[in-house]
Amino acid sequence: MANSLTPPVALTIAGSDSGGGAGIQADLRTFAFHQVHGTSALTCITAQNTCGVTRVDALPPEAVVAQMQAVIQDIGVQSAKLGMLLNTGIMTAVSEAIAQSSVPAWVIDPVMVSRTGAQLIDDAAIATLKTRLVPQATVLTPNRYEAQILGDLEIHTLADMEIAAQKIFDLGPQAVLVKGGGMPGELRGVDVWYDGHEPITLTTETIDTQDTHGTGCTLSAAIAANLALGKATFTAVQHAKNYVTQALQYSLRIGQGQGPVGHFFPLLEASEYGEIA
Ligand SMILES: Nc1ncnc2c1ncn2[C@@H]1O[C@H](COP(=O)(O)OP(=O)(O)OP(=O)(O)O)[C@@H](O)[C@H]1O
Ligand SMILES: Cc1ncc(COP(=O)(O)O)c(N)n1
Repeated sequence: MANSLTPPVALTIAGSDSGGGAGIQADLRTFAFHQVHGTSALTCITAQNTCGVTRVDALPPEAVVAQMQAVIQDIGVQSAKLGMLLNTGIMTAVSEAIAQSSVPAWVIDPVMVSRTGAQLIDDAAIATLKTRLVPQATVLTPNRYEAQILGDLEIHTLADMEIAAQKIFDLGPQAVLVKGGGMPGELRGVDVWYDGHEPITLTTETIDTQDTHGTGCTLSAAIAANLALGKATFTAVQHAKNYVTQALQYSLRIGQGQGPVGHFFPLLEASEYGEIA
């Protein structure tokens, strides 16, 4: 007799990172860590490693929507996250599919540029992202660079992050989390939450590591996972921030560039890679 389980289900709509650090690969590992069944709709395939992105191939918008519908109609999805959507065609198709779906929570990571500096979105698509997708977000999670574009301001200080969060909130999402990973010094571990009330600062210690590839993907996937588990939105964000902080503490020193965070950090802590090598 099988021990059948019916876990919560989350969906990631994002790109593939061949290096396994960001995108779909980071999202599915994050869902698995949270014991949420992970499903996916692939938007594009990047040839990527810890040093950079060498090629991007988009899927047809209809293929992205077909993946979404296959999962949503049969399996059912409690929460979804959007990562790298790349171009206007995919964004428009996904936006229409979101409007027609009954999925209750959409975490949108407005991915525009990678840690290594590669542009991950067409110029024309920035306008589509701003006008069509941003207003559909339950939680929008821009990093410093993305918040500067969406909020149309320069961000240098915590006060700037708060102003950006409020300006982006006016574009229509239910809540905004401006992430501090791209800020200088101690602000790297500081994020600003705004949902129409007073801005709230979420602070963790700054982890001193070069291996931060995939932090944003991991954070948004962890928010989606916690929403699928039934947590309230701000609580889901708090749990997700703690998770990404611990994953950063156990980041992986692989490749010549910026390695990924350690998604299964408690297991890594227990293992002894040093002795195996
Ligand atoms: N060095 C660090 N120490 C502590 N927290 C960090 C550090 N770097 C990033 N974070 C946290 O990681 C989360 C992701 O933020 P970040 O600004 O890095 O996103 P991002 O640029 O979209 O990530 P990526 O594009 O690398 O996936 C935030 O909660 C941020 O505070
Ligand atoms: C497929 C894909 N999605 C998202 C990112 C952003 O992550 P990062 O800024 O850590 O490179 C990426 N590099 N690749």
